[in-house]
Amino acid sequence: MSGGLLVAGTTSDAGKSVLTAGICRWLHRQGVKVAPFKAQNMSNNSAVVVGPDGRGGEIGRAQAMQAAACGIAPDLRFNPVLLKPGSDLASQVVLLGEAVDTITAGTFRQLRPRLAQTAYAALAELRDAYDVVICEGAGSPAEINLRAGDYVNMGLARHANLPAIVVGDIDRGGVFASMFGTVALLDPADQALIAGFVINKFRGDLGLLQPGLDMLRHVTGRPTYGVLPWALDLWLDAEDSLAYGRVLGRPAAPHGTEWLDVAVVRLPRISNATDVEALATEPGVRVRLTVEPAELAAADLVVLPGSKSTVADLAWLRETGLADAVLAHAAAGKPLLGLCGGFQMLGRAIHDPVESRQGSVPGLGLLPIEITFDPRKTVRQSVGTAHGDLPVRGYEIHHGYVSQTDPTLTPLLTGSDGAGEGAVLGVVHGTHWHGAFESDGFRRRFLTEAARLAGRTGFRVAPDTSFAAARERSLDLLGDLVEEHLDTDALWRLIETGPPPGLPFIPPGPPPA
Ligand SMILES: NC(=O)CC[C@H](N)C(=O)O
Repeated sequence: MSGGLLVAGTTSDAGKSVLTAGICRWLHRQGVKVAPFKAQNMSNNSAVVVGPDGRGGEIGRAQAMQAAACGIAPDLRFNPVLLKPGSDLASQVVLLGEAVDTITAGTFRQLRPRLAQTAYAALAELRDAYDVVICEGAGSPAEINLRAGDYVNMGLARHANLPAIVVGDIDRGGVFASMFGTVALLDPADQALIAGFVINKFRGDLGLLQPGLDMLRHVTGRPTYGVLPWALDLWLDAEDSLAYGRVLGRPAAPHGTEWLDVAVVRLPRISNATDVEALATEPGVRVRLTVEPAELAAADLVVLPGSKSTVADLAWLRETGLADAVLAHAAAGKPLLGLCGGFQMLGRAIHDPVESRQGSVPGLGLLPIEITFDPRKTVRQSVGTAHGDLPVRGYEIHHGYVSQTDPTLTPLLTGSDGAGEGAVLGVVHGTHWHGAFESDGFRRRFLTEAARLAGRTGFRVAPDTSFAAARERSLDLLGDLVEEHLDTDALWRLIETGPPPGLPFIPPGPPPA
């Protein structure tokens, strides 16, 4: 068979990625050979995948997570187009894993047919290779200003004759109006593919909701396939919820007597922020994204995460007073960690003719290194060790490299080729590697050292936290939610047989151009 489905949403962050992952996990458990797909993603949160030529390429982290839900290795075709915004006006275009161009809205129009063809071809290949492909849309399918050039939402569904479901976040309110409006603004051929709805993040009495679902069916002629409850334990690669102020995940109570407080600076062009989710899997580690200098002062460990725009984000750090707070934190003898772009900021100088094209700018001066940007992008999976024998796995996505260093500087890690990676100088730690804290032994050792430096003598790291097991539990939870709360028989029929005939047209359809 060649089943397929498009999971569209009323808004960003309605739950498309997690619902797609949950459907993938449910099908995988049924023994179905299933793959995820997102034609185009706009995100700075990418995973490194080894392509067919053995070289590293990038796809959105959500698609790598969904591949894990399917029980398969990630593939560049799962997210053929990735747009990485470096500013409000320009994005790097990653096509089948490789950064090929930097575009603005104007140049995107010229490139679009090539991107669409690549995406369509990737989906066709996946549908040949898998029994079912679950496609995730982007934003809302009713972005009427973008419909003409769309190849992610209804443009994709039309091209591949995919049935679509629309997921909406009831916690925000207005879900019935947005479900109805999403359908009613589409043209008849698009509407003919929208089979029904899924309500997400519901808390309360289902009995109260039911009349609304009946009315929605009455006015749209379409069923609601299920109502997913608000699930507090659900957080994984949660790029859409990188809002500041919130504690990441649901940290378990400390193993020892004290918590370790981690403040992660929410850079404007934060990239691979999900790195810090690994720290948050440890009991007693409270990780929070912040833009408040005061919160850095109160934290035990401060993290400068990755950035798609290192020089611009460093300037922002200075303008907001956060740079001074970072320096004060380190001067107070408390631990600091810089990851990729954040690591690059810690050196003496950054020479950047590539990303910001600003030439040489001073860094924070906490490490005796200099960074130079190269037009060629390093994209690879990396393995190595820390502290002699602790295995560490990571991945690298960067243009900047360490061009000057002090030979006496201690590296944080050692690559499998024996070369030093990153640096440790007193309380200051940094590396270009992402994902290193998913390695359990290294994470434990690092957090223990961070607690010691911060004077948190009562903090004890748990001996047995497994990041991989925690990730697997999250994917299972998503599969459970789909099995328990969706009409999986109806969903299966939809996936297997395609758009049901006779779905009614809801006026007015698209407004005239
Ligand atoms: N992943 C990152 O943080 C990248 C850092 C920086 N933008 C570079 O390309 O080198």
